[in-house]
Amino acid sequence: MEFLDFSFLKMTVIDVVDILLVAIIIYYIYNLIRGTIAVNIFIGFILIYVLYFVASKMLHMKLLSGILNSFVSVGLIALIIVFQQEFRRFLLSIGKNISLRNKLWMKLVFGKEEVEKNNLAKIKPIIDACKSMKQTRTGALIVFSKYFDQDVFGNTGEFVDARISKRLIESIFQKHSPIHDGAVVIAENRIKTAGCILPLTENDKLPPQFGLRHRAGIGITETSECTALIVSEETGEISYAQQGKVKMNISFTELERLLNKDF
Ligand SMILES: Nc1ncnc2c1ncn2[C@@H]1O[C@H](COP(=O)(O)OP(=O)(O)OP(=O)(O)O)[C@@H](O)[C@H]1O
Repeated sequence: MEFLDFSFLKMTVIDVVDILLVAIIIYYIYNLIRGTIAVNIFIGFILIYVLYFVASKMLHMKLLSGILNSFVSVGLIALIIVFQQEFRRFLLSIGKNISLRNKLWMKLVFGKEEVEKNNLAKIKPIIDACKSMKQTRTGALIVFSKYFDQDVFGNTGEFVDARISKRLIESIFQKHSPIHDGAVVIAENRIKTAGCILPLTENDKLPPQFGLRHRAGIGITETSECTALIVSEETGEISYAQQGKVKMNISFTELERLLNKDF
């Protein structure tokens, strides 16, 4: 009687490549959802899949593998539903890599200096506004997105659609402005909305001094392909969030470098 069947361990080069590719995909997905609650669901699903693999391929346990099989086969649809936002980010990040290549082409065609000069003209009013808001301890939250996604940003706040200017940014965030609460969204090189309510991050490992403004700035970068700049009302410190991670207390030189890269 055969107890254990290790025939599946005979591997070809294709099998090794197959395993490597799956490992890369799992690593990439894990990186994408690290620090969010989704990581527990992902680990749970991987464990059930490993159990199913052992029960059906090694131990040939018909009943258990039958039950696990029905779970694994609907699992993919369940995963797509549970990880809606992460799938969205995954697809967006593929698109972003393609548009990054466009940026490189632009640098090759128009020259690096010309492209950077144009970029600096776009970024300067934002940096100047941040310098002034840091001094006056004016709290601000600015989101940078390549495209204006109506579903994400269009349902709350006021539609502005204005040229980016230092004075406009300062006016929006000054304490007596009716739209100073919430975020300004800059997309397609325009100030699109102000007073926008964003999803808050569920990350429980953030510094305790991070309140709602920081949580909203980090939260939006977890679910959408965008970056966020936060000026703290309490300390005047500038933070920069990207893909759910935050750089705290950055200098204006660093801010310029980050905006030049991402905006
Ligand atoms: N969901 C949200 N989306 C966008 N902005 C929000 C959201 N929730 C709160 N805010 C903004 O954050 C402000 C409150 O900031 P809070 O003091 O809680 O944050 P903080 O991270 O401690 O920042 P600060 O250092 O500026 O105090 C609100 O007045 C509002 O403008």
